[in-house]
Amino acid sequence: MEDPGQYLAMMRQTAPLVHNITNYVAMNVMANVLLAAGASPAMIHAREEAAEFAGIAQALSVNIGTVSPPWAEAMEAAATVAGEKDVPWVLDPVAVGATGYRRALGARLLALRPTVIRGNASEILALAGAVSAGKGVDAGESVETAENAARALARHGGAVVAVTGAVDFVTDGTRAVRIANGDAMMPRVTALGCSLTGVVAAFAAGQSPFEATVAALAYYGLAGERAGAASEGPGTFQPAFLDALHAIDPAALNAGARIELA
Ligand SMILES: Nc1ncnc2c1ncn2[C@@H]1O[C@H](COP(=O)(O)OP(=O)(O)OP(=O)(O)O)[C@@H](O)[C@H]1O
Ligand SMILES: Cc1ncsc1CCO
Ligand SMILES: [Mg+2]
Repeated sequence: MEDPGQYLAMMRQTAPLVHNITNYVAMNVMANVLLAAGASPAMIHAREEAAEFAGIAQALSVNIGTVSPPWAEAMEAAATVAGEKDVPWVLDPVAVGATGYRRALGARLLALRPTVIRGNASEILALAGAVSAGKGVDAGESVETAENAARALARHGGAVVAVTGAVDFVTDGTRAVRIANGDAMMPRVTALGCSLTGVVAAFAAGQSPFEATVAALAYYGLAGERAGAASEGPGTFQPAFLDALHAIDPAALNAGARIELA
């Protein structure tokens, strides 16, 4: 992709209102990540209002990390409205293969046709119906193992599918790229994947989902590289990562993005 920076520029210009139904662990981290990136987050999960709010947001992210039945109801209602009103929505199927409850909810959310699905390899494999070795919320497989599952999921559901890990993989079922940005410290800090899903939603607001997803992943990975260079471990990585998300501009993204056709 020639100019991922343009998708960052447009996202910042729009400063989209991103509605997130996420988990207790990610709530604060994700809001700070979205603010640092230049978007406007709102964490709203009550079933009494989630659908209404999805209709006024510019993008929606749905994350099943600490889901329980009232939240699941809110997720399904919000995703339904997003579909009706052409609000792009991104599914983060946290630990979807771990329990029957999650598998069933994952299948129901998949049927509501997310614009983008973003997960680690184990989650994408599980969502695609394959056997998965996920360890709770962490990945148990490499990204390469999940590439065919990602392609099948994209073709079946019409979604852009992003598998993240050491090297990220993104496909719309026809096109596919790998993004080699990132830092080994990123999986050692909780909720960075969840927060990335919100950033993908922000980039997808009013922009072509495949290109927006690729640009968001390169931007996020580049911020991880900068934070890794500026920190000493998981503790100091977190503030350095927020600073890097804020500091990276479109020119820096174009210079640092490592995107290749797959
Ligand atoms: N080993 C690694 N080296 C470089 N970057 C990585 C590595 N593992 C993950 N990343 C990056 O970390 C970010 C989050 O992806 P990851 O796959 O860890 O999400 P996740 O498993 O859903 O995380 P969580 O559920 O804890 O929020 C992505 O930008 C990804 O590229
Ligand atoms: C640790 C954890 N447990 C449920 S959700 C979550 C955040 C990372 O996925
Ligand atoms: Mg995750």
